[in-house]
Amino acid sequence: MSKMEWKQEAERLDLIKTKLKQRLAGLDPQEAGLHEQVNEIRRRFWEEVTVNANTAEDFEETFYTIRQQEAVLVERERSHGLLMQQWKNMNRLLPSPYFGRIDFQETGTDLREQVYIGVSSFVDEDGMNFLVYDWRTPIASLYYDYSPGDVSFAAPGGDIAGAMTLKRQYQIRGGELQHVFDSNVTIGDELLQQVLGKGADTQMKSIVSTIQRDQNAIIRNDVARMVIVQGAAGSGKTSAAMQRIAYLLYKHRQTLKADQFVLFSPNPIFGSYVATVLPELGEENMQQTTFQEYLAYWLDSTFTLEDPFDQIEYVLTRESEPGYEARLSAIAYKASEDFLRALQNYATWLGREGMRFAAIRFEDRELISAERMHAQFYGYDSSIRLTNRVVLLQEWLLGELTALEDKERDAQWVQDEMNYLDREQYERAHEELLKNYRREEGIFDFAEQYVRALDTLNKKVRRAEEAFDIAEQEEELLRRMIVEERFKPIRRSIKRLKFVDARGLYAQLFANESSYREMTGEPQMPAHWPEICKRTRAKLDRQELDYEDATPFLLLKELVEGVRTNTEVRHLVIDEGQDYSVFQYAYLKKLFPRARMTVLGDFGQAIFTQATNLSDANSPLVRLYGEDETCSYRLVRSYRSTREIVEFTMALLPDGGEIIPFERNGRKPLIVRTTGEEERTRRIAADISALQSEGFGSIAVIAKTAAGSRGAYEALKARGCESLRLITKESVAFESGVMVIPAYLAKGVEFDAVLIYDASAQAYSREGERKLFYTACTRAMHRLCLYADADWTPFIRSMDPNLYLEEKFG
Ligand SMILES: Nc1ncnc2c1ncn2[C@@H]1O[C@H](COP(=O)(O)OP(=O)(O)OP(=O)(O)O)[C@@H](O)[C@H]1O
Repeated sequence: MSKMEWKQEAERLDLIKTKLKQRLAGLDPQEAGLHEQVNEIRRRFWEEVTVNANTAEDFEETFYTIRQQEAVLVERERSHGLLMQQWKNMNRLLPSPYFGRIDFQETGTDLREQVYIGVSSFVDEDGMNFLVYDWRTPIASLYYDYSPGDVSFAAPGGDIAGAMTLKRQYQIRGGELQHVFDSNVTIGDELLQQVLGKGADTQMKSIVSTIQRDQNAIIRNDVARMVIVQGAAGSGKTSAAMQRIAYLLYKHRQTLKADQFVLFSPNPIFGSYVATVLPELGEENMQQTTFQEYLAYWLDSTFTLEDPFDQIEYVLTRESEPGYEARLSAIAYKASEDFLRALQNYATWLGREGMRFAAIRFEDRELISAERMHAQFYGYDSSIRLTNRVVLLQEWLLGELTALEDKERDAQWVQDEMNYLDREQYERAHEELLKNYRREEGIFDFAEQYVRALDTLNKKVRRAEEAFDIAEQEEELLRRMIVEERFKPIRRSIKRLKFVDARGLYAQLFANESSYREMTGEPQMPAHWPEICKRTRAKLDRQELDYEDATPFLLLKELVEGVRTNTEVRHLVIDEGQDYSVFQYAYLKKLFPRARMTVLGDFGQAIFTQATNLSDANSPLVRLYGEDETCSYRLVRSYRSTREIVEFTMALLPDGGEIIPFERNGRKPLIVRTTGEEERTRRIAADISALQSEGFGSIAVIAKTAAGSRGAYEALKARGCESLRLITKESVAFESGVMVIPAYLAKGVEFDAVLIYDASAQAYSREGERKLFYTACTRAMHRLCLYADADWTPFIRSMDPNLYLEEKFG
């Protein structure tokens, strides 16, 4: 670039900074003023209204006054929010107002526009000129998709074609222009080299300035109901997903809010790792959860639930235990499409017979027997859907309960309780009666409160009309309250459909082979079926659920009860999607009927037995919403690790995976043979210090299991590794430094250097452990070291020795 051009760019940057500062200075007092107004209204909210609930009319008037006040407050808060947003955006722009520029001339016009692209838009005072375009604007997609030449982009009014005459990238730090690159490739590798050469962070970074073309397609896909991304380790799947959320939030900012996105993370530390990407881009964070959290939420405390990490620990460590093969067979079967079909057929069968109900009991009395419910249920027209018949039964039960309550009021125990009420309790009962007239919750629930209170008021009037005199009315009310109070849990449990014996329904499936065939129509049983049945039933009897049973159990509940849907959530993003079973997908689809899905995964890293192959043409994931509503992508370039590490890890997969390393060179992986654990830990401790003095800030010693990690942690501590941290499934924060971590918890995150604590054949030899080993090794960005006392794992033994450096020791 010529000196002249550099000068022009530097001058433009100064101009933009000056404008930004001026605008910020103008916003400050406005912001402060609005903030004060909002606070003032909040403070005086209740001073401005008089709550009067004497009559329905008074109540109504109070209601509208409050509503009015509330509207003023909401409006001020909205203006304040908008100003704050502008203020934050400009502050974010100030140190680096843009990172790219394209010069674009639309076909048929003479106008050549300079389009500067940054993390948010900045518009001139008059609102006419974009000084900086948000990276998510339609025109900015040219920057990611094209090299200079003929180009086109999709604008809201249709495609716009033209010529891109210049493409430029900037590095601006602290408001100073540091580098300018003109590029004729999509996004110049020079900049990417610089970005990727840096050390690992405890937080994932936004990749907004270097998004690659194939990633951009994923980010901007706004048509598919299901977006599936199969991508090699380190190919930027998670990064693309985070940018995609930011893009969709921007594009649909009038209608979509961040909390309508739910990200399913593989483990809690991953959640902390990605938590800053969206705020860095000026967006609110989406909801984050793990599938386990979801299961636990829906199962509430009825069951003791095994978590996926305990399940994987079992698979990895209990090979010699009796029942191991049967458990493996169960894990695979209970995640299969066959079992999904079996459950669906079972639900159809239940439409004809076999429903199980739990009797409604009050203390030691049976109020409504399971048999009566059964008869009532199958008395409904069989063309009514199963779930609707459950609702009918629920209504019937509530009606029965009301009748029983009325009868119960004359029971001796009610009289006894009345006799024990003292004056104070009478008053409290009275208070209780009036409670609903008062506003007790936040102003935003007001409408609901109002309707509820009015309802109670009307009921009271009706009851009052019926009453003979005050004393009788009071006694009647008290009796009613006493019974209502005691029947409340029964009513609540009917409302929650607890009368459906879900546990019994699931257990019934595992009675024996012939009944299973009859109920499900399945011709083929998995191996070890009798043993599987025995274990499942025994667990259910103890109110326990294996991880592989949790989703089928909930799905069955859903097929029968059909109530647990969340229609608020519009987007589900599922990372490490290969580790979810077809069951889990079917369940999520049912649970979030209005959501679109983005699933990211790598079959090469499928460490769970129930894995789903995302990329297969015949993948059940494609069938979930159908081919027409599904878009599949493949990412093959790996950005995380050096070329040497990628070449080594590729050789671990039988088909080599589909991976193209990004051109960044480093040292070959080092394999170190030691003579015993003592020597091994001594060597690892020394290597950790050496890596630290080389400046690597995040170093992970990866062991296979939780017990292995604890052992390594203690051994290394004893060798003087002071600031070592042990990561367990309970850990929630991802911090830098040196840590010991089980391989399956390192999913999705990355480290400057990875040391594989034990890469011997003893640790990793079964085929099922290959992907776990691959996942562990692919966490390394710059350095990978592997240690073994005995024979190397066969995955290394079968490898070309040119791919690593062998260092013999001792
Ligand atoms: N376009 C890009 N520009 C700069 N860095 C990128 C880009 N894409 C990915 N990266 C970097 O590559 C690394 C790996 O990215 P990411 O974690 O998103 O990959 P992944 O496919 O989800 O990996 P895995 O499946 O192995 O967990 C991260 O450090 C990320 O910042």
